[in-house]
Amino acid sequence: MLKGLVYLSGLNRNFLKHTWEIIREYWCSEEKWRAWGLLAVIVTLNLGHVYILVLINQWYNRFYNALQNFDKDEFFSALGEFSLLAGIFIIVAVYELYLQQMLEIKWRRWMTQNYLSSWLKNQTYYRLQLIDNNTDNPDQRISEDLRLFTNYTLRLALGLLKSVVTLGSFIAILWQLSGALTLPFGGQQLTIYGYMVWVAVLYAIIGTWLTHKIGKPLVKLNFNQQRYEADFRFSLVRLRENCESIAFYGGEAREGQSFMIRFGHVLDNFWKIMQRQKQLTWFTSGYGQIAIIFPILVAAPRYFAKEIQLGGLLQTASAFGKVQDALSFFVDSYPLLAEWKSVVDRLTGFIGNMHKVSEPPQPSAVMQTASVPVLAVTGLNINLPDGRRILTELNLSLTAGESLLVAGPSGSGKSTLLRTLSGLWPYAQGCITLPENGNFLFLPQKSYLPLGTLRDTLLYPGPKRQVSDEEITQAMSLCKLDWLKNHLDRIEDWSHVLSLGEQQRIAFVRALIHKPEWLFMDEATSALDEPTERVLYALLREQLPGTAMVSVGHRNTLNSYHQKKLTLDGAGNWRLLNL
Ligand SMILES: Nc1ncnc2c1ncn2[C@@H]1O[C@H](COP(=O)(O)OP(=O)(O)OP(=O)(O)O)[C@@H](O)[C@H]1O
Repeated sequence: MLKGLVYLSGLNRNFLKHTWEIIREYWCSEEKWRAWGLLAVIVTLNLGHVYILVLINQWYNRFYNALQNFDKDEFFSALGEFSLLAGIFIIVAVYELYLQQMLEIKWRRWMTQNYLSSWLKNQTYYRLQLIDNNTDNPDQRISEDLRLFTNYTLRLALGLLKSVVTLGSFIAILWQLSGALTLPFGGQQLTIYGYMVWVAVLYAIIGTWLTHKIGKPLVKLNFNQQRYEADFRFSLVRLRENCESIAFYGGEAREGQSFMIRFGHVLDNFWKIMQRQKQLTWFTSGYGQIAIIFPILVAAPRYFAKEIQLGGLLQTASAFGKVQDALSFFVDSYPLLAEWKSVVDRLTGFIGNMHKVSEPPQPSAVMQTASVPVLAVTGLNINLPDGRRILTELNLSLTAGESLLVAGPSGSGKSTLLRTLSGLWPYAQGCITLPENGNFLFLPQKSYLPLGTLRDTLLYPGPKRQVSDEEITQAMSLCKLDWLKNHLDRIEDWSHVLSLGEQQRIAFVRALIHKPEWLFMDEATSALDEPTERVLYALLREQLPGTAMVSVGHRNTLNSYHQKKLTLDGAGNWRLLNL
């Protein structure tokens, strides 16, 4: 225990507070009774486990004394007792692990659902990468760290419980068995009661202290290792996602270099972990080996003094081993504790960042709704994250069926204006009024095409109403995608199969199916030829006459499909004209 306390003093209060906050969520949730019930069963099995160990320890005395006394009947009777104890022990051990894993997976499932919903809520996944670059790899936090957290927490907590109970039980046994040791000290006789207990405690404290000293750097190293591994994996995924562009550029050498730099970080850090782990293993394995013989050596004087029999010696050695095992809990689980701390630190950082970005920076644009079908912007200022102003005091309004073209040089803030209107961009002040219960659709320049069937892709993110295949294929024909009409059930990575222009036409199919009242398009026809662009805009006007449209685009040909034009200059100035 002392070892544990020495170690825990190194973990500051803030850390324990954060850990408790993460743990509390589940254990105070709607699933709490089931969780506590399962935990109670596991704890009972844990205690039963220790109790059987105590019985086996007593059995040692009986069995080895029978051997020493050549008592055959007692020998066979002890064997029978052992079979019974071993049988119960096996059942307890199996269910202890099985139920612990059951609790672990239930806890992980709950946490994963919870974290996923926080990550997806209020576009946190988007804002995290926008506002906070320190949140590396949220995917790893959710998939890997939650698994490790639940696993390590249960292993450490239940291990601690078992160690404490084992310690209490076997200290009592060891105290009874070890008797008093009398040593000559300064011409007098010094009597130490329960000396084996003191030796075991001392042995374990020295072990813990040294392990703590040697193993401390592993916390940081393990933390970095996870990060470097994830960075490396992420760079490989990026190549897969952008394989065509990279192949066109012939960027293999550059990509190879970048992979090797990232993998170099993995390697360097792993070497450091290996070195440190080696030092730790030198110590812990030596410590473990000495522990086998050490208690027999310590108890030997009493055996040779004929104060105890062979059974007593082996029972003592076994009890010493158990006390030492329990005290060595932190020695053995030091790497686990170190990794657990890294996991908690990463999760705490992730939760903190999610919390930070869920609140938009102050002051920010006020989004409000109106019962009339009008989109109104008053006094809207838009900034970049570094504070640079890209749009000053914008005022405009748009009613149902109207259309607005947003133009301006590249980088002048056209897309950022659309992001602000959709509530994605937090660095804005002013007032944006949107129609209440308005049916909005935003079409980005590069449409997102999820993995799955073509039908799923066309209906993404999911139909708000029942859509028949006939309606889908009709919209496809209108958007000149006839050749795909027979492939609605085909599963593909469509973003790699379809050309950019086809992907943009897919977005128009979505618009025709969703029939939005408010349609925002960010260079949604940039990859199309002008005649096709004309056909698609004419189609929108014909099929969706009541829909208000805001388009971002560079081409002058777009003028004729819109009634108003907003031109931005990137320095904050703007001009609104009727076309
Ligand atoms: N996540 C971001 N973090 C920092 N700056 C950003 C971010 N997104 C955009 N910007 C900056 O905001 C400015 C406006 O970008 P925006 O994409 O709105 O321009 P745009 O007018 O749509 O350009 P283009 O015509 O080239 O698409 C640019 O200077 C860009 O670098």
